[in-house]
Amino acid sequence: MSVSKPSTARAKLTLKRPHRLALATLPPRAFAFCHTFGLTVWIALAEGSGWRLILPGLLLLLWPAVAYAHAVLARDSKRAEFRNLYFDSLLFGIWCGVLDYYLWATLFIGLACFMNNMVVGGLRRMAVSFALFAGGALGWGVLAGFEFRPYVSMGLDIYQVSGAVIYLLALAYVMNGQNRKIGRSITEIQYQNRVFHALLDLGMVANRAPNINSLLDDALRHLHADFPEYGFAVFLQERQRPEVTRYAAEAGLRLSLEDERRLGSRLARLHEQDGGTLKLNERSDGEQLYATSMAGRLSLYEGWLVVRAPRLDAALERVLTLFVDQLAAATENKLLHLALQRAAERDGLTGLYNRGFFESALQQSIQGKMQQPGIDFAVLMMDVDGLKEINDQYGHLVGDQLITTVAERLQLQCREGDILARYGGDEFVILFPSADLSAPARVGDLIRTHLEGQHCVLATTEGEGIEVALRLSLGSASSSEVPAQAVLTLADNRMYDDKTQRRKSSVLN
Ligand SMILES: Nc1nc2c(ncn2[C@@H]2O[C@H](COP(=O)(O)OP(=O)(O)OP(=O)(O)O)[C@@H](O)[C@H]2O)c(=O)[nH]1
Repeated sequence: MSVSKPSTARAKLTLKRPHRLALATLPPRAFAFCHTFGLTVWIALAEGSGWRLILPGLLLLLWPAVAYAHAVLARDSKRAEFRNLYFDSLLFGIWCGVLDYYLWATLFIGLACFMNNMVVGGLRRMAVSFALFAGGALGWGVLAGFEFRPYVSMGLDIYQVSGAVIYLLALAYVMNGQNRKIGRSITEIQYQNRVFHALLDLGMVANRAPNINSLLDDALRHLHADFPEYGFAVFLQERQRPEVTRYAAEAGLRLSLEDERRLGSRLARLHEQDGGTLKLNERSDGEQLYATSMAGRLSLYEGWLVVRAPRLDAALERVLTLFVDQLAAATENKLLHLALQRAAERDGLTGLYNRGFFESALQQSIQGKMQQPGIDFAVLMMDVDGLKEINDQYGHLVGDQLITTVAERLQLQCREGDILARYGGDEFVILFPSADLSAPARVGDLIRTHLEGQHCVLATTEGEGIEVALRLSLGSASSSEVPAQAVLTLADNRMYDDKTQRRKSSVLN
């Protein structure tokens, strides 16, 4: 499909919309000049000056159109309109001179000029307007000779005063329209500010959250705080199995667990739909639920942002799209960050912390002990006995199973705060960051009671199950016994001694 460009001639003819000031002043200006033309005709007829006065008066009728065209064509429409207002003062000043300074006209027209300039530019502009008006009026007198006729007739006075009243009312009407527009603009700006604030909040929350659950919880809490008139929920469902909701959070929706489950399965059925916002259902409180899809924005999940609102207008739809973009980007970044963090900190086979993570945690404990000598730390080292034999006899895959089985069972004996790591091949270590030797002694006892000699079944590559008894050598040390830097070496030596002892006793048995 080809798209034709508008010709240059047509483009030139396209007029831009003038500044709102020019639009607002057009009707009162047209009225004022028409009224003054009427006044001119009245005086011409009353005085018998005929076309001598009326013909130049016709020019007055042209000015509002010329002023409007000036504002439309000018590069800076607002400045052009400001100049028009000055020109109004000059023109009216001259015309009051032409009309021999008829009192009511000079007074009302002058006041209208000063007022208009005062409204748009304050005292300074009013002073300039006054100077132009007076200059025009006096200049005409100097050029054409001063003739004063402050009163014409009662009829003309009534005409002039009525015109002034209509003009003032028209002006008030225009100002009311402008005020309403300003009010609407302020409301819109406040709404945009809230959107901007909410987007900033989402970015900040995303940086701070330690995991996806708290990211979604905090993000929705902030959204609800910024937009208390709406309720929010978010659902992340597995792409391949959308019926599985992996993460869900809500703020201001007051969903029961059952509601959440029902909403989750409703969304799972919608996941084929392309982006955009869908109406879900009406709530008992007369409000409605809408769901905006995160379609294509997450690599592993289908995501939905659900909002409770009285109705969906264009502004809300735009805002929801922005929130969905920001939330999806934050979630995707956090998932990526957590995956990278996990890869850097964890051992690939067992999922425990790796040696690098353990060593940096140990360094922190060593420094902590140096700064606060009263706080100790302890280490328990463990080595699986007989792994080489299993490897040699059944292969490395079976050896791997032994390692993962030991890792799982060790994990069960640890408390929150204990750092269990795979230190090397068949070696494990637990760091107790704020404990003395009693902690490794306690865990050592648990291992001797619950692991030592326990049987586990490992599957060979041929599909057979072999039964293996778990055996571990242990060695522990604490910073209450030796300088902090020597704790790990002491624990290692003790583990080696334990291994030697166990070998000896197994030979004797
Ligand atoms: N299956 C498997 N074996 C490993 C892994 N890492 C190290 N090993 C093996 O573990 C064994 C460790 O050697 P040793 O410390 O002598 O093993 P052991 O037979 O338990 O001997 P003791 O510790 O002295 O009782 C070696 O055979 C390594 O090849 C691993 O990730 N998987």
